[in-house]
Amino acid sequence: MLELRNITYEVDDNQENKEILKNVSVTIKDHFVAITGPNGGGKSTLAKMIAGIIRPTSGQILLDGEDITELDITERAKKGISFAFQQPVHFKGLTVKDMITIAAGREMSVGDICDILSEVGLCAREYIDREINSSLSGGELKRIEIAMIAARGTKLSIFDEPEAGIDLWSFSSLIKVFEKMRDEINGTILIISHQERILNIADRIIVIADGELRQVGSREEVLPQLLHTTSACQTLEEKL
Ligand SMILES: Nc1ncnc2c1ncn2[C@@H]1O[C@H](COP(=O)(O)OP(=O)(O)OP(=O)(O)O)[C@@H](O)[C@H]1O
Repeated sequence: MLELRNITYEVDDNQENKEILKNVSVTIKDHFVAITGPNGGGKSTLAKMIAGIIRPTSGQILLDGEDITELDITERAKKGISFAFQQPVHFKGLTVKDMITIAAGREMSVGDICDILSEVGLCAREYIDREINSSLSGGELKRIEIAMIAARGTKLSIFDEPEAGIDLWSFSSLIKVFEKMRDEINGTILIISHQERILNIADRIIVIADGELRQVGSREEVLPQLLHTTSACQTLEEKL
């Protein structure tokens, strides 16, 4: 269970104090939680703060009751928090197989790795021995990053707009990846998304706007209201 208590985040923006998160308090304990809201509302800032990439100006973050506010990203990773970067970190010479094995933290058979790659829509045979470098497309790199987080299967896996930069065809398979992850991973999946299809599979939806927590509830409670405020010819994504 993750608890955010009175989280505030301020930055110095051209010598002016800018409050990006304003006194956000929320408890995240469901299995599949989505954070949504308008552009610039503070969602990515909140995700980076949970992962330990940035620290709050004030407030506390508790993981299973333990105060982790002062822990950095590595220490939080050891406690079971994974953050999916837009692309996997790459080291010269390391292949997809190597990186998935490292992420999983245990010996993986070729069959296990192939299963994970297939789940994210990659034809395992073609990718397993490829070095992770710029010869892979943005969409391929993103899927490998998602595969690595899935292999890790930690207490809390955070994804920041995994759909960004993914084409429509791949988007459908991405939804299946998250549905499968929801069914198979034990920990909490926290996903930032503007996509109705992702919000539709969430147990709980958190709405953040203008740096404030606007709403928290089940998808049955929150989604109709989000859709209601969206005009018939405007997609939820445009609205958000
Ligand atoms: N270091 C910083 N300095 C100045 N402004 C910042 C900084 N970090 C974030 N911001 C601003 O804070 C606001 C919230 O940014 P954030 O990326 O968290 O929004 P978001 O809800 O994830 O948006 P999107 O849906 O567009 O990804 C934005 O206006 C952004 O420009």
